[in-house]
Amino acid sequence: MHKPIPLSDNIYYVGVNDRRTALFENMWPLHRGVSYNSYLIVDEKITLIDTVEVGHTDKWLARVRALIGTRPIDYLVVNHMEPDHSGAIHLLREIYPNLVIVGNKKTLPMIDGFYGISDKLQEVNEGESLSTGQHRLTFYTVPMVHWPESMVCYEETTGTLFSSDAFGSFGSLDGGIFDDEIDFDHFRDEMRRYYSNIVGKYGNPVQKALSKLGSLNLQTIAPSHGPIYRERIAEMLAMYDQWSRYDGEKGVVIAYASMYGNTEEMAEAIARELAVCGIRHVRMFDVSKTHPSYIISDIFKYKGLILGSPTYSNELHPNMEALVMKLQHMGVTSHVYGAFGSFTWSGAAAKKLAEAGESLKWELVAPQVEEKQGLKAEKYEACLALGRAMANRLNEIFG
Ligand SMILES: Cc1cc2nc3c(=O)[nH]c(=O)nc-3n(C[C@H](O)[C@H](O)[C@H](O)COP(=O)(O)O)c2cc1C
Repeated sequence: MHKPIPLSDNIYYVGVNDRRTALFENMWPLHRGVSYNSYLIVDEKITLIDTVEVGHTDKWLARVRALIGTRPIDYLVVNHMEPDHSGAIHLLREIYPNLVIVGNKKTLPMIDGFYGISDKLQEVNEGESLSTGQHRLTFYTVPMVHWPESMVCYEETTGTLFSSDAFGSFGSLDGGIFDDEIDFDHFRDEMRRYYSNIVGKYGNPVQKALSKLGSLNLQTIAPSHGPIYRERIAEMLAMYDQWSRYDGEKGVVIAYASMYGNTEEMAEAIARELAVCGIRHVRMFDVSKTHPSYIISDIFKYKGLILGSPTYSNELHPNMEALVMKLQHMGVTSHVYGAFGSFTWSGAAAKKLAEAGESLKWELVAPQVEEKQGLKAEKYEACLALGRAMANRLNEIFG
């Protein structure tokens, strides 16, 4: 019943869409769903590359069986052990008892640890190959893109890189599977939100992976989530290079917390002055309204960042504190920065925000601005000066 979706001769897409789960990793909103990609090589040896989230096993296996009928699966390659890809391993082994599971030396103990499977495991080392008949898979470890055991494999006769979480995206595949079948602009933001929040902490490992894989003749990139790329490969590599160097574009994210509007008034003044000074990309977020994953995604996109918070029990507003801690944990670098805040009896927030930027070695463009109670002329002018200083610095950098 399922019409095959070939990547090339005898290599098929057998992934599934999930439009029901609200939160990926029980944390990241999936307003446009997600796909769990899996691939099948129908050769002398039948080989699956990754499974899917366990709740989707039935529809996934239906796609597999439509291609191979009652033939058994010989190999399962496990590129990544996160349960959205490994979740159906134990069921697959029950259905195909002679299945050989292929992974690297860090993967195999995890398979035992998660699923109690310790037999018919085949270890592959860096650069080793596995022949399936007409096709040959070569394995490359990419530690911390996104877990320590993360691995990719490259099928050399077709130039296909099964890239695991690398180059993945949120968003279900709504008919179109390949980049030339979709409106890619619809995916670009979700791809960056996926990268920045899921892999963004690991800029250095991503750089190492890019230099390792850069010499391969890449015809197709087949990730574990989102579209498969065959037209936009150079663009994908360039985007990953830029993001993993935390190298933002000309533009400013203003993220603020505000309970009663005083801090927000300061944000409005800063934003207006940025626009007056020629900054066309200004993205404002109320951190109590917008999930941090969207804010972090835009922080990866733009070079300028301005954070504002009221003082709350001598600390930052809790939602701003959560965002700042996340940025610190991720070690997001290379931003030009400003800070502001509001208080009533004893201010602390603006100074804490300035210190947070310092801890991440962000370049402070102007002293932090902090107002006591309602915004008045002097601090209003200081907000404009902060906006101007940010715009001037970005104009210097980008022209
Ligand atoms: C729960 C709570 C805790 C606060 N804690 C402090 C504080 O520790 N120090 C202070 O000076 N002001 C404190 N304030 C006052 C706010 O910082 C101040 O009113 C500020 O202008 C609020 O900014 P907003 O209008 O953007 O919410 C607190 C206010 C609330 C509601």
